[in-house]
Amino acid sequence: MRAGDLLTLDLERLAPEGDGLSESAGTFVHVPGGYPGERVEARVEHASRQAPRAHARLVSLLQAHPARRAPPCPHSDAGAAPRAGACSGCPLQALDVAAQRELKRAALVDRHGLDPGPLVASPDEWGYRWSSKRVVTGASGHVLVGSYHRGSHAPAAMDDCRVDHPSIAAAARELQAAASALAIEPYDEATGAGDLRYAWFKTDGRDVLLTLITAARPSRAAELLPGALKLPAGVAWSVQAGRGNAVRGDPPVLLRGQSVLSVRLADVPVEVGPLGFLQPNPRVAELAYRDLVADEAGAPHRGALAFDLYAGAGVTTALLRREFAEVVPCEAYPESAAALGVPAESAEAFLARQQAAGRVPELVVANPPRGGMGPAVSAALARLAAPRLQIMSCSAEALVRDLAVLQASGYVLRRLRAYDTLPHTPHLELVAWLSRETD
Ligand SMILES: C[S@@+](CC[C@H](N)C(=O)[O-])C[C@H]1O[C@@H](n2cnc3c(N)ncnc32)[C@H](O)[C@@H]1O
Repeated sequence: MRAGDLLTLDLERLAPEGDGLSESAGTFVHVPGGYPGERVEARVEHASRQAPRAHARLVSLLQAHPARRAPPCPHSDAGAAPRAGACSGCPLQALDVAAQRELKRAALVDRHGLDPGPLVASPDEWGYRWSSKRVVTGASGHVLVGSYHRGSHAPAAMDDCRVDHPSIAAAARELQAAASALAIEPYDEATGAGDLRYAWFKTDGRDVLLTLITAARPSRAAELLPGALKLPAGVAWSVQAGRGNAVRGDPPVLLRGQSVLSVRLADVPVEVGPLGFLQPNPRVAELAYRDLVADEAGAPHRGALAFDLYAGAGVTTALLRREFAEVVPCEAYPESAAALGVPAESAEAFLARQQAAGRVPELVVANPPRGGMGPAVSAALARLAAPRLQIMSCSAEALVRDLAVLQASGYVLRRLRAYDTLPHTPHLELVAWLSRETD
């Protein structure tokens, strides 16, 4: 297979980034804009020499998915070949949302042999994002508060983004207009010159907290924008001088208004600061949190002792405390650990300490970051041998790795559920219920 070849392809699978995928003569061909179940004509743009993989540009749709629709967002190139300046943030939106969920479920079965059954739908199809990190690009006088097109640093417009909460979309529009009017210099990735790099918006469903991330101090953006912006209830500032893609920079400084939002997740109030993590779609995350602390049939667990690993803002800790006499959270990020009233500690060190003290809880709940718990923590949990383990994960790959260690040591996967945390994207969240073989 070579660049320039025109192929007729039956797309069989969904690739992790949302492309349609076909196996043609032993080569996996990615076709952005095509969906599983479709027949397309596509021209090869790049064929890898190292791996049996190629990328092809959708030329024509010979047989469309029955749930195909025009993408509701005018900025999106979903369902079509990539378009310069378009937003690639929601590659599945040219299908209705029920068909998207079915494709995600089928991809889990196909790639990982996991079948969670129908995905739990997001209560909101649009306007569900309560946390949105935007990239500032463009030029002085024509600032764009948008994103990068997938796989590149090509700027993409996100005006009136339909998945962002409406108060975030309005605040982003206001920032774009104000930054343009004040001739704020957008940061330039290529040269490292410029001022404003990112804008991180969070909302509690009403108010907006905006964190401006600039490349250096002093900053005209940090000096002039807080007074020009009327919509955010708070404006904070953090400097990120590194050349990578990290958004979080130096400790934040409050420039105007309030520094914290109070968000209720599963009826637990959570305080979120300028650089603090907030679940992007809290309305569906709270369904997963409630499941995570209950048994596989949805009934509350009760007992003397539970551990909450990777406790973060403490939502699951608070929920577990309603049912258990003692709940011990574990969290490595110092600010979050301090808020939970525990020393910052890795899950591995925590488990070693608890095991040395002979403490075996009835239940361990874990919500690790994207990389999963990893082999050391999974093995430590296997040694601890608590009767029940319940794990929430945003990465099926990582969960499968962790499950393999636990299943080899006598745990049985009793139930798996998946949640459509980010509709129109390939992302999802999983909850796994495990207990010992003998139970
Ligand atoms: C996916 S978040 C969980 C968020 C939490 N469920 C909440 O509602 O805020 C993962 C959390 O694990 C913490 N973390 C990352 N690596 C860790 C480690 N090795 N040991 C313990 N905690 C860790 C992070 O600081 C983060 O708060």
